[in-house]
Amino acid sequence: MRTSIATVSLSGSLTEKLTAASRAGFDGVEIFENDLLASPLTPEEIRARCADLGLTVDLYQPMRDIEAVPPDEFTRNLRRARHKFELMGRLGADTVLVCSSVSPLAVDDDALAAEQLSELAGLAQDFGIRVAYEALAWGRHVSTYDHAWHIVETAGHPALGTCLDSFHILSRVSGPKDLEGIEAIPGEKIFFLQLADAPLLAMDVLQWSRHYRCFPGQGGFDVAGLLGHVLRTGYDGPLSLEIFNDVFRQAEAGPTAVDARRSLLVLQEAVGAVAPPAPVVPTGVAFAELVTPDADPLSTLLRALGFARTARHRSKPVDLWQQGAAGVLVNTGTAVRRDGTRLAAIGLESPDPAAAARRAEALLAPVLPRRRAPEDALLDAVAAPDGTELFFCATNRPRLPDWRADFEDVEHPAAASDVSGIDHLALTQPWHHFDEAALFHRSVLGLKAQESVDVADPYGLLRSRAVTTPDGSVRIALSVGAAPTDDTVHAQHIALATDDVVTAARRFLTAGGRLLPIPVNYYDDLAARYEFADGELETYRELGILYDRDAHGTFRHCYTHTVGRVFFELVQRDGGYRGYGAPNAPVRLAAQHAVRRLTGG
Ligand SMILES: O=C(O)c1ccc(O)c(O)c1
Ligand SMILES: [Mg+2]
Repeated sequence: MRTSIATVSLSGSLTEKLTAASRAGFDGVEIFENDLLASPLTPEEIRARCADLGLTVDLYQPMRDIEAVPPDEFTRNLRRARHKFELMGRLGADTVLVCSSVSPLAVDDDALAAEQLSELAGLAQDFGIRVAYEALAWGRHVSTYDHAWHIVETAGHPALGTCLDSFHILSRVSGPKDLEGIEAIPGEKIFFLQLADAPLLAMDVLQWSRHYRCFPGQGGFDVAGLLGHVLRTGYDGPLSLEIFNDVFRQAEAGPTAVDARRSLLVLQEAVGAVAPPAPVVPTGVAFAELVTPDADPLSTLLRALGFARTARHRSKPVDLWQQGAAGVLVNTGTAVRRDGTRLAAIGLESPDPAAAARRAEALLAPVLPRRRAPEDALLDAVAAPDGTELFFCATNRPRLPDWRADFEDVEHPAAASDVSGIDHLALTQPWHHFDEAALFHRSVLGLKAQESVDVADPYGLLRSRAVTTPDGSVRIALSVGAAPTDDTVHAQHIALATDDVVTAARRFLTAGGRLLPIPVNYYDDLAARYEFADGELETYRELGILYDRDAHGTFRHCYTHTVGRVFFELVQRDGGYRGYGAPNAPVRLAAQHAVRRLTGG
């Protein structure tokens, strides 16, 4: 199955777009007219460049406002078309996309539309070109795929077929029944297939299409279901991504093209067209690794939280801190002073580390060297889109390399028993990697993505989306701001699970820790929303504990101060509560901004 991508989906000059598409492994491209017009290269040079890069020019697009117009207007359209067909000859493109007219001159007359498209196809045929007619969801008289097909069928011209675009189709249908008509179209009359997803938004369809499309699997449409219908017609043309997206227009083309290819691979897997190694769902978090130029502030913080330094890496300045099942590595070896303290890696307990890495690689995740130093154990690891290293680990399992083998136990006082494990990890994503990150964690790691939620920050709006295993043994909360963010506030954090957040918080304070102070107004509001036992609310207010409830249970949580770009959260999750305290996040963010203003860090 050939894969293709429209140049409009990627940022940069035409040359940059073509290079990115080729490097990511696409077979072909749709060339958007604007990209050609703005290019200093001649059509012949573009053709040669594509050939050098191993890309075919699968589509030239779009031609607009062609059909169902008065005769003199149509004569002008044919003149324009002849010009473009000559250009396409020079470019080496044999299919042109004609989108349904939005012109005020167009009349509601299917017979006229069919007659004129047939005439256009006749002219195209003289140039060895095929015309693919696409219904824009906002077309003036033709806005649905079955209407466009009806006109193509009526025209009955061999050089005229239809182009199906999943956005235009799925933004208009009200249920799966509406898609069944696709299978009534003979596969050979579907001249092209464009695939795009989009978040489910209630807005004008043109704006939705031009700004919010995203790669399949990143939005709310059932693109795989639609693809299934199309493939059952016998369609064997390219699967092409046509994504108008404000973020992709700005982000670097190279990573966007890789994200695009991964999206298509996952989509092809969903319809059984490719079979990468199956997902190996992690079963827990073995460790979180912090990299820091100065271990002292972290050691102080971890000790106050009740952790004990239990082991040291045999060959590198890396300490293992443990409490309950929670493991935190503190690495002073690879820190870049300018980056400060940050969460650099996550160890995921994996039932089959090597197989997990094979899937990641098949889905284009950058694979990291298996051995970081000659004496280290072999560990499989890949990089997530934000650069976080993901290790697929085994702990104490016969026949598998054990990450613990690289560590030597050290004398240590007993850890406290307040923290039982890692509840979740919260990773701030670079602004242009959010959708990619969710798809990556879902497809590569086999996690499930929850709905994304908006969180108000005093200086911006954050989007947050959790990816988890079904049993909650691994929970990662991804978040992103719309603008460049304050790294010390929009930091990454490690949420530690406790059965008793009040005791854990008190212990932490007694040991010299500092908890994030929460305004009294917050507790007044809590008192209005919920009934608490005598004294309960007062305790929360005293300690800075936040509270939330959902249909399943309750959530009590508080935050430590921040070291570099990292802070900790103590979390008591009861009764199967599913969330992350999102309603409290604006209060937490404001409080962190306030602390930062006071302390400058
Ligand atoms: O937004 C548009 O105009 C436009 C143009 C060409 C397409 O293939 C499309 O799906 C939309
Ligand atoms: Mg389209």
